[in-house]
Amino acid sequence: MALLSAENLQKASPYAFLALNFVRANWLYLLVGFYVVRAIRRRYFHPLSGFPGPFLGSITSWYSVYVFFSKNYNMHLTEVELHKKYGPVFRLKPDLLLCNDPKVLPKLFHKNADKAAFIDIEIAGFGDSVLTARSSALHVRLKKRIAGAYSMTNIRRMESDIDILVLELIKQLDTRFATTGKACDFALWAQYFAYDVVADVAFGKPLGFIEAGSDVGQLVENFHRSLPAAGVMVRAHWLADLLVKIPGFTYLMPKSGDTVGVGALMTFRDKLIKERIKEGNSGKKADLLYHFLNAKNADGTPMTFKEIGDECYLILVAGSDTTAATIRYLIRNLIKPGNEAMLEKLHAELSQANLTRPVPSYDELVKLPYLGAALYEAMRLNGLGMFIPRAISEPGLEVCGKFVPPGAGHAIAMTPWVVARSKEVYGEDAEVFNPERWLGSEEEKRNLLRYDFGWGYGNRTCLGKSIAMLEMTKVVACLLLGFDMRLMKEDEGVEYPNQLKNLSVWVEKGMWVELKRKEGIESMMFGQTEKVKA
Ligand code: HEM
Repeated sequence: MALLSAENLQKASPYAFLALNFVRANWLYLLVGFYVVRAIRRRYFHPLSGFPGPFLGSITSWYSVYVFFSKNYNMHLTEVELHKKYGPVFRLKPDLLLCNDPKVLPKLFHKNADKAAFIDIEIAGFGDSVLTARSSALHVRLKKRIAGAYSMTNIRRMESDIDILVLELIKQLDTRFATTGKACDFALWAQYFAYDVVADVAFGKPLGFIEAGSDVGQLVENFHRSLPAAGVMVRAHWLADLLVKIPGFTYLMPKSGDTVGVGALMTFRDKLIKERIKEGNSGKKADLLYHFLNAKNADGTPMTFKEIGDECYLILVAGSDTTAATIRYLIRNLIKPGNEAMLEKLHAELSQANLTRPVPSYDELVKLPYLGAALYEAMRLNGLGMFIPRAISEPGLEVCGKFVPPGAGHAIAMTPWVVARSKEVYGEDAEVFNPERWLGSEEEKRNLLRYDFGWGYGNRTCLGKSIAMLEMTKVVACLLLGFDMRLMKEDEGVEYPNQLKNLSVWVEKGMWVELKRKEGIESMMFGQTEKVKA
């Protein structure tokens, strides 16, 4: 068929010809006009237009991208400033409200709350998992088949494997730092530990980070490098949706088989899953992969290779940096000048408890009130510095005295790090690390837990909580039993300065610590796991 020339078009349809010419001559004005009209509609005629907020936030999603990068990747600090200016609930994006009032948690994170479009970006290269599934109904289905794997009963079966990694960490810190007097970047070692534990619990094999004292294969570095791009895509979801539709673009997306970027993590994951399928599951320890390979859907069908891969990938990214950051935060606050009394209380509690050595059992440690309180406090103050928005379902929601109608596409988000600083719930010292607040009456503790957001809220709270609590409790107790730790200052000739970034997970390096051996550390030096009472 011959192409329609301008002359033919003019003859066939004079109006279409005129319209085409008009567009050609005025495309720039039309484009600007489109954006102006859209901005006016979003600003003044959107269901969320009654809420305050920065002007740019009300007209474009790029404003939330700006917030993500602000203060050199410390978006949580900008959010706090915005709350000070606009109140407990404000419009961060045309279709997104950000709220810091803990009282809203039970209402927003109700049983049937769906997630809004956010972390379910196809461009990240993984599909529906318990974390990314948007609909609550789908989440229930996905969770049912794997929840048993995460139960405390199952995780306890892996306690002695975690003990081995705790001992390996103590041994490495002792030989590399305590006996040489070199400064230790504890931020990195907490990361090596958390990644090794999560890989061991998931696949039955640690990554070997602690033993090597490095990020072997730069798996973590690669993952962290991908986070700024992911931060943009989740906030400009439309862009992620658009890019995947461009023919050939999928070639650039991370995928198993890659040797760089997040894809390298997927390659590593698939290698381990394939190895397990080849070796067979029987006789293996009850790691998460073991359970995923045995898991069944409601109709009796097993999980597909892709579904298992998606759940395993999620574990690697959700269970490592989160735990490392909490361990760092807790140790930092315990050894910080000014907090000596806290450390003394904890030392006294540990030394009077007649604990099993070399690694005390979890049963023994959970009975120690001050250790438990310190962990709760670290979880409170160092929760995620990012949000995962929830959609507004029927019949809508009242938030801080204003009605949010149910609706297509708009959502409310709450950031755990920001919510935890509520003076209304935690008092005037909400921002201060104070384990004592968890040691009040049962009722006081219940009140604090009512708005506890560190593990998420409602039906979709963290499935890895038992794993994280077990490893964090053990490693913190053993570090305190094994070493005197001192936070070093930057003018003490450390190799590089401290750097803490909120890339959706906390990424830190340069937490310089001086380690000195403590009496009794010898029992932890041989990597033995038989329990001997001290
Ligand atoms: C201190 C460490 C951790 C923190 C602070 C943390 C925090 C969270 C939070 C806030 C959520 C809820 C996200 C949402 O609203 O959808 C979540 C979900 C989840 N986390 Fe964790 N997490 C930690 C450790 C772990 C570990 C060790 C694992 C696995 C080994 C894990 C696996 C998961 C999974 C599978 C979900 C999705 C649960 C669901 O939607 O049913 N997390 N986590």
